[in-house]
Amino acid sequence: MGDFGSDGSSSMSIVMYPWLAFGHMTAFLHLSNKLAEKGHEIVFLLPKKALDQVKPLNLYPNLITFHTISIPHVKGLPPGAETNSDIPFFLTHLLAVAMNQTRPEVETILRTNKPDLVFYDSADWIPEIARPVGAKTVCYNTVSAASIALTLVPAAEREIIDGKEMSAEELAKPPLGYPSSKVVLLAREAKTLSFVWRRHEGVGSFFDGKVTAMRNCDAIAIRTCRETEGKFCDYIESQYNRPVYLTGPVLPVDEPNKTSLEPRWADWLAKFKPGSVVFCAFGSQPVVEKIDQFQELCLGLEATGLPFLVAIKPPSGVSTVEEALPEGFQERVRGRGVVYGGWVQQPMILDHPSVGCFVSHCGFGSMWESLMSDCQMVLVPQHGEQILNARLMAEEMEVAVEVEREENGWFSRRSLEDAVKSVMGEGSEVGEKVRKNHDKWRCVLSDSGFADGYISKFEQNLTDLVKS
Ligand SMILES: O=c1ccn([C@@H]2O[C@H](COP(=O)(O)OP(=O)(O)O[C@H]3OC[C@@H](O)[C@H](O)[C@H]3O)[C@@H](O)[C@H]2O)c(=O)[nH]1
Ligand SMILES: [O-]c1cc(O)cc2[o+]c(-c3ccc(O)cc3)c(O[C@@H]3O[C@H](CO)[C@@H](O)[C@H](O)[C@H]3O)cc12
Repeated sequence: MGDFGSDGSSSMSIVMYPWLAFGHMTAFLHLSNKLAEKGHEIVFLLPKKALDQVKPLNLYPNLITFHTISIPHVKGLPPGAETNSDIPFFLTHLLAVAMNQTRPEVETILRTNKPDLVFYDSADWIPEIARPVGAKTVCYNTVSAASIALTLVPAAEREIIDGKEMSAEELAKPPLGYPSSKVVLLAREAKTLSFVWRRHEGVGSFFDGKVTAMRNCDAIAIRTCRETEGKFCDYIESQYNRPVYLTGPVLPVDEPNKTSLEPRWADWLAKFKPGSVVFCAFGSQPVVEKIDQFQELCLGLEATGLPFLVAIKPPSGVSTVEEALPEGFQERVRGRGVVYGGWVQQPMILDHPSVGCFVSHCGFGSMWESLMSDCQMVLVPQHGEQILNARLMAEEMEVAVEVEREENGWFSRRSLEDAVKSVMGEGSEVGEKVRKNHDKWRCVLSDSGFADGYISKFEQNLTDLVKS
């Protein structure tokens, strides 16, 4: 590589400051590992509380240094809240206020480190403090290009009248030129998008923040690939008139000395036949907020008759998953079903030979992990972005089955049972179709040169950007 680093060296010095959500921090760290593998140095900013969980993912401790940031208390947030896991979804804007208040600390770090590049996604003020120290900025998006294209481009701007909430139909309307008729939302689903344009004191709207973040950076990066989302990436590029770099899926590779699956899950899973267990996980945030939906989920899995392991946060109003379980549930499923409220090693569980089906909320990280696994996939998306990821998987790629919902947007135990049986049942036509399509995509995505090709091209893009 050329001679371009601020200190004349050929390795780049990079600071990363992701949104205070585990889905984002882990995605930024996986990318840091790829860049460290190529010899670049990374200072990774994160809240103190996240350190223990994120640290084990660091494969290059000599090149990736964690720097903890103090997240101030903001009125309205629970005491000690530092990440999205500590708060319900509707308080997210207050976490954004807290993140904004870390600006002086981050500014000092940039002045001291003088990096070549700063990566961020949410903190839209990064370009203002990075430019004076000579750093180039990359707005790295860890969500699907489709979800950005549908709501977070200049053409998706909405006129908000007197703070009035928009109707579901208005919310569902794709922006002019949006490139898909399949990856869209029904009116009732679009209600979950109302947070995008809602204004909050001190931070404006989510839309304003994201559009500012993408308008002011030197380059936009997205954790996706052309094969799955090319048309959405082109649309984003045309909307922002900024280069869009793709990193590919950036999944952690199997390291020879990686930690193994916790014995309690390894031992439990080993009791079942290959491919027979249903694993269900809903990401790092509490997503199933209503206790009744939480119970339908448990009852639906019970009704499949298959062994199952659920990793999920408790719904609103209770502090443990045990309190939310349906009456008599634990006794009925003892020996074949577990609902666990803590953190599990999801990629390793998906890799376990006994696991044959993944019931997922379709967060973008989980979507990539499930595509790379050989599990059958059932999708139970909860929010706008996850619903769009689910459409991409079920309608465009046809690799998964999305659970059917009633008019009020709820799913029933029956629809979950049906969806799982449709992919797990022997001789099921739908099951065969999605398995075949999934196999094809897994072959493409896991080809040895595929991910590496994306990362090499991405590194070249960054090199050119720093030199420019
Ligand atoms: O118990 C757990 C839960 C989650 N995880 C990991 O945490 C990550 C969760 O990320 P997901 O993107 O799937 O889901 P989250 O809901 O946490 O993320 C959220 O922010 C990032 C966006 O890309 C997601 O679409 C959004 O839902 C996955 O890599 C998953 O393997 C665990 O390893 N164990
Ligand atoms: O729900 C969403 C619907 C949609 O069309 C787009 C997004 O985009 C993002 C996003 C996040 C980060 C980026 O760099 C770009 C876009 C969404 O992010 C999620 O937002 C939640 C609310 O703020 C937050 O809690 C969660 O951690 C984010 O992953 C959501 C949508």
